[in-house]
Amino acid sequence: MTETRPDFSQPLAPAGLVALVGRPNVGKSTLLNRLIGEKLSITSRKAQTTRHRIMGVRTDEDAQYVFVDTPGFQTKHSSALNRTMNRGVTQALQEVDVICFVIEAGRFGDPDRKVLALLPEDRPVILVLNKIDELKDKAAMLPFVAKLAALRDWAAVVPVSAEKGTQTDALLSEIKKALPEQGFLYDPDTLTDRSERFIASEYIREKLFRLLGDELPYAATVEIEKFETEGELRRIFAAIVVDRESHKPMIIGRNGETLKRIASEARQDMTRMFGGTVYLELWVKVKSGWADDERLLRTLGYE
Ligand SMILES: Nc1nc2c(ncn2[C@@H]2O[C@H](COP(=O)(O)OP(=O)(O)OP(=O)(O)O)[C@@H](O)[C@H]2O)c(=O)[nH]1
Repeated sequence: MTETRPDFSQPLAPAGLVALVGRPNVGKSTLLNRLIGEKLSITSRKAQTTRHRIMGVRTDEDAQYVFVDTPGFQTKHSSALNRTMNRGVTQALQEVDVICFVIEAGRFGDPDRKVLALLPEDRPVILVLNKIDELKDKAAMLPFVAKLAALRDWAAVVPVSAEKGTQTDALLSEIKKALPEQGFLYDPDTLTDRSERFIASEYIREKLFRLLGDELPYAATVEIEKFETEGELRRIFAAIVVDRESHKPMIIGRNGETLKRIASEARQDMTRMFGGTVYLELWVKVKSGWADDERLLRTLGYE
């Protein structure tokens, strides 16, 4: 009879959960992608594109980082979808070992202050000043950092550029110092606990944010209706779900061009991530009021 035993051969090493928190649009998703080196979390120019907690795992020889990308902190609108997102922030913070509080270098306003107020006192928090590549006056950073230093007892303060990859190694080393010494939490080959199905829907949703106007992406979501794997081939059947009949032609575009572009770009991302060949069939369907129906949210995987 064979028995499965836990593997104790892995020596103790810094390992644990790391949350990236901050107001929308500070660059949390870009930073996560940079830190794990894979395109897992979606990024876009518009605020509030992360509706889910996404976990990415980085395993180095001497440490394991399990990243949690929390939804943007939303105060403006109060539909059921946004309530779900705010709950996500609070929940994520209660489960982590280290928190990276991300702000834009040189900018600290009310939305940042509100997120800071959510951070638990008893956890190491690293202050990450992102987008330093955009800073014109570097000397002005000194008084800015001095002011922030007084706000709480930070585990470290690290300026970075998530986009350019500047100083992200320094950030990793500060996170490592703050992580508890324990065995690895995940198999070193693990990149994410999210299914390929979920990743596929996130890639499509990202294209909506990149290729459509300002309002439309917020009124749309993505449902994967079928996901078949056959050797190296994946057949994915997905629907873009919109609120109103009038949104449909906007997503399809003239001669179907917009929809074709969304599908083609999403398929390229999937091929890069999954390997093999990806066949993607994408269409648009109408489900009115989807964002305000909590029950429907659950069936779409938001809770
Ligand atoms: N110049 C510059 N831009 C950046 C940097 N990091 C992120 N950005 C840009 O900032 C915008 C927002 O980035 P995201 O990573 O989507 O931000 P987020 O905080 O995850 O946003 P939400 O999902 O809304 O919470 C995008 O246009 C990024 O390209 C950086 O280091 N420098």
